[in-house]
Amino acid sequence: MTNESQRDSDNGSGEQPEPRPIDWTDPDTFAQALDQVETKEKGNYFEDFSEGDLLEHDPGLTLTRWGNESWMSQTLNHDPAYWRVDAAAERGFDEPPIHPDYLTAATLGITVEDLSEKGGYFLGRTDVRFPGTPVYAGTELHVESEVVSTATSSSRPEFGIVTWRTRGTDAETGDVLCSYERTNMIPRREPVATDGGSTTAADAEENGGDGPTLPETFVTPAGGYFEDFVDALETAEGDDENAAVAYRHERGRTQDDVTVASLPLATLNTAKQHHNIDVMADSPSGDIVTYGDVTRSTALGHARSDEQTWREVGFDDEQFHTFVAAGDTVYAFTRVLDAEDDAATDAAGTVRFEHIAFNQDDEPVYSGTRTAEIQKRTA
Ligand SMILES: C/C(=C\C(=O)SCCNC(=O)CCNC(=O)[C@H](O)C(C)(C)COP(=O)(O)OP(=O)(O)OC[C@H]1O[C@@H](n2cnc3c(N)ncnc32)[C@H](O)[C@@H]1OP(=O)(O)O)C(=O)O
Repeated sequence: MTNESQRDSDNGSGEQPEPRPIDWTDPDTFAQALDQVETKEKGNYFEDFSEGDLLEHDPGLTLTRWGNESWMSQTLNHDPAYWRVDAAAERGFDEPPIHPDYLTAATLGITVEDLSEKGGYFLGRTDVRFPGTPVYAGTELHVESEVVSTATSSSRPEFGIVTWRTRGTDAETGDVLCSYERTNMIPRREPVATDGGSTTAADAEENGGDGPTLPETFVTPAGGYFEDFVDALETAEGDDENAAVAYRHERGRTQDDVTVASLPLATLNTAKQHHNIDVMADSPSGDIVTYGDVTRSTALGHARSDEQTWREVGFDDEQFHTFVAAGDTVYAFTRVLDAEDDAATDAAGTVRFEHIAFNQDDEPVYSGTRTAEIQKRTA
């Protein structure tokens, strides 16, 4: 007769039982496995960048009408030359071209995996130029970046600051289509000792003490043509230099899943800041944030809706001051800096603007200068 314990251990056959298979999906077992395995990491830490390094960014991206239209519609950019064949022809284009904003965002998006996927924040960009425009749908972008400088952040020991020069070229012809210099805060593998970035009394004095006073008068251009900007600047200058040409735009765009996560992913921007809420909960922003280029394009879209843009020439001194997250609304403010009748076409003049994007609490989130050719009323 077989007893109970014998039956349990060998099933009465005398052989050892098969070991119980591991249930990898048991929560405790799986948590233990996650703890013990190595993570195949993506992206680079601050220590991985050295001045002069050249990085060629895979996989490249073919600029499509869909990508352009998604970007431009969601950021409220409705310049008819980028939407309608007849309006494009009037501007001298063969067909509605790829907009410089989408070209810039796509050129940057492709670089993220190599440059900033580790979780750095986009701080600023300058010298954004488009030597090869117009660019048409179907063009394949090839993008490469060179490390211009690396620096310690005195205020944030867990980050360093890296600046790259990036060039997006036509993969077929090698023509440079978009180039710029960009600076990000990039996580360090190992934090370093810093001075904490404390502000001294001398710094405060240098920053203006009580702060500068605003002009007494703000002049708003009567319309959106080149002559309207010239007239407004003349009116402000006639006012004993105590006036500025500055105004706000009415439209706002509340950030949602499309602007925060979908638009950056459509440019192959893999920054976790835009699509991984889990990781971002433990970061300076505490949440996923809008891609800087979405914030900027949205503010520029608001500004362009109040002007007759002919052509974008370039952007400088762009800075991202604070985070924009889902639920925040992006508004825009414009200051007109100068206007010159020196555009590449008689149909337009050149205007230099400062644009400030701000949120529902009136906090600046982006600022930058923009040079654009603006259509003449008399053309
Ligand atoms: C693309 C892409 C990612 C994105 O699009 S992320 C979304 C866009 N960017 C943001 O939302 C960042 C907005 N900025 C902030 O919220 C704050 O600047 C931030 C990152 C929290 C840091 O704030 P802090 O108050 O701690 O410090 P500062 O703003 O003074 O800056 C930290 C250090 O960086 C230096 N710095 C700032 N701007 C520039 C610049 N344009 N060029 C060079 N250096 C800059 C600043 O001087 C500070 O240096 P310290 O030595 O004093 O630490 C993607 O993945 O690429």
